[in-house]
Amino acid sequence: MRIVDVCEVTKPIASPIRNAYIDFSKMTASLVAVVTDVVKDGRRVVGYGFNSNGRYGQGGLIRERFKDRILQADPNSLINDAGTNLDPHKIWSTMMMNEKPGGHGERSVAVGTLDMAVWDAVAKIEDKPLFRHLADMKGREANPKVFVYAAGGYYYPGKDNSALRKEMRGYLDRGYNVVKMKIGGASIDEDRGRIESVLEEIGSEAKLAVDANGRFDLETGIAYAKMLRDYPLFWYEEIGDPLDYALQAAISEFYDAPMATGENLFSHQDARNLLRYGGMRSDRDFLQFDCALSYGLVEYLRTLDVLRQFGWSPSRCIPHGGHQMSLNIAAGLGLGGNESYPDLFQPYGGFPDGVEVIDGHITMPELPGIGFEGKSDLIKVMRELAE
Ligand SMILES: O=C([O-])CC(=O)C(=O)O
Ligand SMILES: [Mg+2]
Repeated sequence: MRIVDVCEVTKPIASPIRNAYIDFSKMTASLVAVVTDVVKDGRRVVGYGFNSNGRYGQGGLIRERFKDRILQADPNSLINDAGTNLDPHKIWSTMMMNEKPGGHGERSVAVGTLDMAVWDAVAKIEDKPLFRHLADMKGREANPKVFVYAAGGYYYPGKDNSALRKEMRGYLDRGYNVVKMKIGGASIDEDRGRIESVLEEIGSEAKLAVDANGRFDLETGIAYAKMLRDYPLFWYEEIGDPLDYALQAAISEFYDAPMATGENLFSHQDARNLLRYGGMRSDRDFLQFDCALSYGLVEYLRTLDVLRQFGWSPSRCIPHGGHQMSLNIAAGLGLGGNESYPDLFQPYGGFPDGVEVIDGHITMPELPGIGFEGKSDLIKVMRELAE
């Protein structure tokens, strides 16, 4: 059993939206395929992966460093002891050979993207949905029903509050009961008006989360905390610079209700520092580490170990990114749910065809691997890369 090829193509996922920090007018993502020599049901097993939105495609790093490390390794060093499957942990160590610690930059995105494809291949070789494989691996019961919330509410040229309300109404109509909008890209008074109009629209049918995308300094973060305290929000997200743990801790003195952060922390060491120094509260706050940006599931398993050491339940994790990989981790390892972007980042985000959101939850279909084969627009572009 061996990996015979690793392919990458960088695809546009551009849109005219803007958060408080970046616009998405030039956003791209890497799509990768890990091609094996295993044949199942007359078809070669190919694992697929892609990186989450918000960081750009990683074609340079994948093609110049990580691909060759996998292809040049002794194939026997990449499989499990029984010789029955690829070993994601060994492949991860091979990719990370001769990489210094710390300063994660964006190599974590490149490795996370390839790691997704490796796990897809592993679960296909096992002939199981990845979430079932993960639950079996950890000796736990999978729960195919996963909480999902609708992320959107971006700043968009010409978008007024009535368009924002209409967008949120659309999410409710599609079965969501938690929605998220951006803040921090307008004045605090304007943002208050946007929040009030969304709350008026959703009433008691749903809850609202707000996301500042790391825009605020301490003073602004506190000013917003005081404003947001007037409303019953689901969470206040990514207030300041992702690595400014003291800022995060200081805000907790001004904001009792739930906060969320972590989408821009890319390693278990950074996650540990957040729990050590960020003043996050394990009874109410949420952690949003996204494996597709942060060295993949092999690293995410280490992050979950760190959480356990610090007394956090995996159910406090609701990852960023809206991809099926995190849906599988949620269903298999007991995370609290997953983000979704109903109208954005297609065909990469979202659910397999026919999966509906009912009362804010989806039910995972029983598809081998991550489940990409069940999403027709996505598997089409994947098979164009390799099959
Ligand atoms: O706008 C973005 O970069 C995405 C984001 O923060 C989120 O989904 O939480
Ligand atoms: Mg965010």
